[in-house]
Order: sequence, then structure tokens, then C-alpha cells
Amino acid sequence: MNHPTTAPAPGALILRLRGVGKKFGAVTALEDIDLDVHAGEVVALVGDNGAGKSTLVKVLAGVHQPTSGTIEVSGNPVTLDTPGRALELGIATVFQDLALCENLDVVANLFLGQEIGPWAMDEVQMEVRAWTLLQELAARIPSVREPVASLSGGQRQTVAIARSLLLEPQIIMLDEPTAALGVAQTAEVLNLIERVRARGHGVILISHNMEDVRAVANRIVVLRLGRNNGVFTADTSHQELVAAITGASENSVSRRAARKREDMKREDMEQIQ
Ligand SMILES: Nc1ncnc2c1ncn2[C@@H]1O[C@H](COP(=O)(O)OP(=O)(O)OP(=O)(O)O)[C@@H](O)[C@H]1O
Repeated sequence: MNHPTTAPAPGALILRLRGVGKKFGAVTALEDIDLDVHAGEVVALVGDNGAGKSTLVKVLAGVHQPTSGTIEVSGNPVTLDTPGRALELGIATVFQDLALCENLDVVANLFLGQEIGPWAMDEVQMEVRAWTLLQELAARIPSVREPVASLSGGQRQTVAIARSLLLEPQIIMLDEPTAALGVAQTAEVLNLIERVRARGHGVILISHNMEDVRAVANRIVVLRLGRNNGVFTADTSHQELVAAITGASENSVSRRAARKREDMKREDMEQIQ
């Protein structure tokens, strides 16, 4: 199945993961992950270092193969065995390094690698398409003939996001898009994410910044130690989110139960010896 040419209905379930796991040898990076993404929503993926966010992004980008579980795109089971296949199925990823060419201008960066293919066009057509897309995104880029080297961090992020939209993906994954940005540029990128959502794409936003996440996400999916640890809404308090991320929500009752289990195990061992 290739990705449908007609846009999914707003709110349609476009991505569904059930029981997805990923082991690297003896290391379990992901275990039993469920994730739903609908058309026209921003799902934030948050978690501490090592929680499994990057691994999940790479599974969805076709870089890593899951060791268990199922992935469905628009209701059809899929195998994302290469990055090209993920793109064909309408899953685009903007990695943290952005992969832009500093010495090339905005138009050249937007169409990089697509000189042959659906967007094979002449220079004028490419420039018009670039302007149209950037205007639609209300992107603040001074000129599409500006080399990327002279753009700000926020503008570079915009170019990278616009490039991934050229193929009209159903889902766009953004890996820490505001990590290196100041306040004004962060606001610009958050506005851009809202406009991408308004175009009907499903957005998966990976971020360490709870303020950013709460500002734009419809739902916040917490990963902890490679597992799901709750799904929250944007009005969830900072403390509650941090508790889910760090595991501080494991309250004194569950700690007491764990202590009892340990005591019982010790007593059993003593009886055996
Ligand atoms: N290629 C690999 N080989 C072995 N183990 C790996 C590999 N990639 C990730 N891991 C392990 O999988 C677990 C999850 O890592 P991952 O990088 O996905 O977490 P993360 O949430 O993205 O963390 P961070 O925020 O630090 O990037 C970690 O224990 C990590 O050491």
C-alpha cells in the first residue's frame, strides 16, 4: 500500500501502534508500546534520557525494525523496512541535525534529492512552489534565494519542515525542533507546528521542553524506561507530567508493596538455604 493521494478526514486515525517492542541484543529499548495519531493533531512524545523516544522515532522512520508488535497506517498493517518505505507510506521525519546544505539557497534545500521524481521542475517552478509553501506556512524567510548559512535556527527548522511537507505526508515527526532555539524563534516554530496541524497532518513532536509541549500538543504520550507511562492532555500540570516522566508518581503505596515483595523473596531464600 502506498500513501493515499486524498487527505484523510480530520480526526481520522492515521497511525496505530500496538505492542511495539525493540531489542538491541540484550538491551530492551522499547516494550509493548501503544500509540495512536489522528489527522490534524499534535501528539507530543516525552520522556527522560533513555526512555526510548529516539528508538521509537527511528522505528517509525524505517531506520530500525521493531522486534515485536504491529504498525498500521490508515487501518492497513505495514512494514517500515526502509526510510524510503516510511516516506512512501506518508511518514516524514525531521531529524535534529536537519540535514540542510549550508551553501545552498532555500529553494535548492527544499528540493534537494527531488530533482528527479514527483517534483522534478525547472528553477522557476521550484521557486514558485517554494514561495507558495512558505507563504502558506506563514514562514518568515527573507528570500528563497538566501543561502541557508545566513538563516536563523528557527528559519532553518522552518526550511527543514517545509521540505518534508513537499511530499504531503500524513504524519510528520519533529525531533526536538526547539532544542537549540531562543524564545522568539521557539514561538515561531510552535506557530509553524500549529499551521502544519491545521493543514491536516498528524504531528509527532519529540521534546524535552514541557512548556512547548503543553503549548501545542493535543495529547502528551509519556515513555519511561521503554514503556508507555500514561497519556495526558495539554492542561495537565507540570508536576504531574514530571512525575510521570521520572516515575515519581510511583507513590508510597506501590513502594510499600514492592518492599513487601522483596521481604517475602528474602524470607523464601532464607528458608531454602
Ligand atoms: N543502537 C543501539 N544499540 C544498543 N542500545 C541502544 C541503541 N539505541 C538505543 N539504545 C538503548 O535503548 C534505550 C533507549 O534509548 P533512546 O535513545 O531511544 O532514548 P531517548 O528517550 O531517545 O533518550 P535521549 O533523550 O537521551 O535521546 C537506551 O537504554 C539506549 O541505551
